[in-house]
Amino acid sequence: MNIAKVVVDVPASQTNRLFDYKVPAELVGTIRPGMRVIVPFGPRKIMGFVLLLSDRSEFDRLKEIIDVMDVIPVLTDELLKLGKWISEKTLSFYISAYQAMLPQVLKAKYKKELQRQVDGDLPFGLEEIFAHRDVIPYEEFIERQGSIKSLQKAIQEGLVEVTYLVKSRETKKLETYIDKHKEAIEIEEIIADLPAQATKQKEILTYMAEVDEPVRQKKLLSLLHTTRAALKPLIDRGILREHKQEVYRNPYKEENYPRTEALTLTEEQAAAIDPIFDRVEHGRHDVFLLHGVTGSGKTEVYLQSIQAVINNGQEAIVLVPEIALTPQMVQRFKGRFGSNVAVLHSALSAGEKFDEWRKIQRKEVQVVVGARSAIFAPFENLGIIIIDEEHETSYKQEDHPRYHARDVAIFRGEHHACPVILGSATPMLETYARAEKGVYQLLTLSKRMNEASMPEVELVDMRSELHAGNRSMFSRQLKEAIEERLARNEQIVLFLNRRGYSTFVMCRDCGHVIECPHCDIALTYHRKNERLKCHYCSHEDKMPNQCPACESETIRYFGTGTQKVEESLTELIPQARVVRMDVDTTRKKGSHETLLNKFADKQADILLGTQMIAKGLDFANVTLVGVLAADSLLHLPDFRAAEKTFQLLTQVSGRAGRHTLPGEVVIQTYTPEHYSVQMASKYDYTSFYRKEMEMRRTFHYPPYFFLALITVSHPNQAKVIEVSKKITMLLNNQLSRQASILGPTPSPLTRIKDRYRYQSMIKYKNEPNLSKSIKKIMAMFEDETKQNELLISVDMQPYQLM
Ligand SMILES: Nc1ncnc2c1ncn2[C@@H]1O[C@H](COP(=O)(O)OP(=O)(O)OP(=O)(O)O)[C@@H](O)[C@H]1O
Ligand SMILES: [Zn+2]
Ligand SMILES: [Zn+2]
Repeated sequence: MNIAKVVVDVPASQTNRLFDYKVPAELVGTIRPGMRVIVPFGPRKIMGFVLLLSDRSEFDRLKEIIDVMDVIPVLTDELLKLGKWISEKTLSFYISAYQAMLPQVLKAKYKKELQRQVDGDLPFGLEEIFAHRDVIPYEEFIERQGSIKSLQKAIQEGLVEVTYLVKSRETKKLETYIDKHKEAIEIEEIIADLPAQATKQKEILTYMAEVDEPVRQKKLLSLLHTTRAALKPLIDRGILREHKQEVYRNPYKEENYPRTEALTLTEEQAAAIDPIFDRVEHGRHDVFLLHGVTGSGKTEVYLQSIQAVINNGQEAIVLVPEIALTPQMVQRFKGRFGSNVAVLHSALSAGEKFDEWRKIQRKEVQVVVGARSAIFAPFENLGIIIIDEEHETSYKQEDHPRYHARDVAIFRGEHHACPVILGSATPMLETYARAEKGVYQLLTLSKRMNEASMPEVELVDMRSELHAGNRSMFSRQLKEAIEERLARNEQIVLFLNRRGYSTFVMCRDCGHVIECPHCDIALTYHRKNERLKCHYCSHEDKMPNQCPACESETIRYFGTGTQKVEESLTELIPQARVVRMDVDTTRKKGSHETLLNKFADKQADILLGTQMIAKGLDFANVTLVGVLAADSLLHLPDFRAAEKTFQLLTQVSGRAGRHTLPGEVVIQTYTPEHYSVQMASKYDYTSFYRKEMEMRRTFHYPPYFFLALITVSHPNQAKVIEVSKKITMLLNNQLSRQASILGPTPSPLTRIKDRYRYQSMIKYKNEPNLSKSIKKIMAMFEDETKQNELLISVDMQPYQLM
């Protein structure tokens, strides 16, 4: 087995295959599939993943692997298979799929260096840059504006050589530990001999004489209230010794999570968990949809299912949407399973993520709770996979590889013969349809804990508020309801949908809206530094004093940001204490937690926020939920707009009255008659499902049809149109008559970063050759996409239609 088949770190279609390399004699037996290796590739050295070992190759002159980067494989056999499957399903490169499965720090870092090949001075001003060093980074040469011509000459003459380095970014955190270097008895003699005034040294030695294990220096010093100065002489004299030892960067200190015990399940919970227990016990794969209203105790079902898996000696993956991975959520898992849990969260530093990942790789934990990419946790004995809030679109990666975590979960569930649980109060239409057809098993929790009823919802028509002369963003009903709660010392959650409600700047005279000069979108006003920013590119501008179109001075910012809501709220109800939670107030690490704690400790009456407060929160004292503008999502150019609105309204409403106090919800809207607003206000998922299914059937959308979205972009609009048309024509020739292609039309966001964007949407029922056809078409444009600025992107399961 001295031939390795390697996927190399060059994401391009010509290199999207296996390359054969010879395993050098000294590495035979060391190199295994799933390891990262360094291989020569053209003039460079690059990283690659070993997929297979073999005895033979079709080629006879093979290059040798230069080095191996791992001691144990970073990808298991299962993950190697999975990566292949993902790249085929999503039409992405193998290398992108494998890299998506690993922590960022395991991506290779490339460095180019210049190496002196002669003893004497270098000519042509090169020596000035080298400054008598043997090796310098190539960037330094560029930074100091060295002459490329003279460098080329020096290389030709053999004076300098270019070398490429491949490095891993991984770092390990080391801490100093102190240990005895002499027997305890000897140390006691030394203590007796120490002069009387060396009290600190005596204390240190007395302490060390009594412990059996090395002690962390930091801990030792703080325990004895002393400094390194007292310790150092003892090390110098050889009585104690120090060494560096690897420690995990642990962002979640176990002692902060009080332990919880399993609750006695309600009848409904018990009925739902039984079939799960059965699959765990018999090692059988099945996909369950756990459809449970908000506050019905889905999390407890997850926790007890996981306990059964742990008892079975197996492992569990729990996915939570990024935005719902709140301290409260982590608390629930750490509280039940303590240090047996790894948490993968985007707010962790790259190093912390790597450490959590290694706990999984080394089988030091049996449970991982994390956002989308945690689905790739390198467990080898999976007993269950749980996806909470399965309807969330953040489970779809919007970048290569465009995979959906649900598909990956089912792949892994089949491989490990274990159950997959999809949980939600508002399942995605596609998921519920599969449960209806019996592809998934439906489990239902129809009641809240303690039979508490769902909070009463009141719809307020904002148009009539306006007619009644109320121009504020708070209706009279909502204002009154807030004041009532304040008087009773109860708490309030106010929700503002961020999307579509950023603050834009408009001229009151002529209606001119200030847009980004590079993108097709209004700039957002940031009050803090009086600047306008683009959310797509990084364009920034000062807030103008005059309208650029008509020079009128009545230019103002419009729309409703959370900041503005907070201001008018304190104006309207000055006694209210408000905690605002949005991207701006939660940027700092730990601020999320601080704000929520403040609310939990009742140091505030109102929690005002965006999407990030819509789910997962469980506060007993919250009795009122207000939704400021229900329809902001409704008018997005997206066939899922009604579904997303229904889901969001249901989730937000679910934050009220979760415990003993009854809850109330006030939803402000400009379209109270819309079916998704109507049915959300009655918590009527089934009617919504039926109605929405009808719409989808009529308009040929999922789950009746599959979609694929092709987006073409280029700085030149004519070019984009030409290419889009050609692609559409080529596709039309290859698809069956059942399929249809919409477009090409300008994308809803027609220009981003100075690039025009057009899209074609394919709707189809059964096109076994679709992937192949698209690949073929992409290949036809390959030269142009490489040389030119043409970009063609394909999404085989689009969720973002912008
Ligand atoms: N069997 C039980 N006995 C007593 N209390 C329970 C039980 N199961 C769950 N609870 C409590 O009920 C509350 C709501 O449960 P949980 O948060 O798990 O609901 P959920 O279905 O996950 O809700 P959501 O979808 O809104 O997040 C929690 O405070 C939880 O501790
Ligand atoms: Zn104007
Ligand atoms: Zn822009």
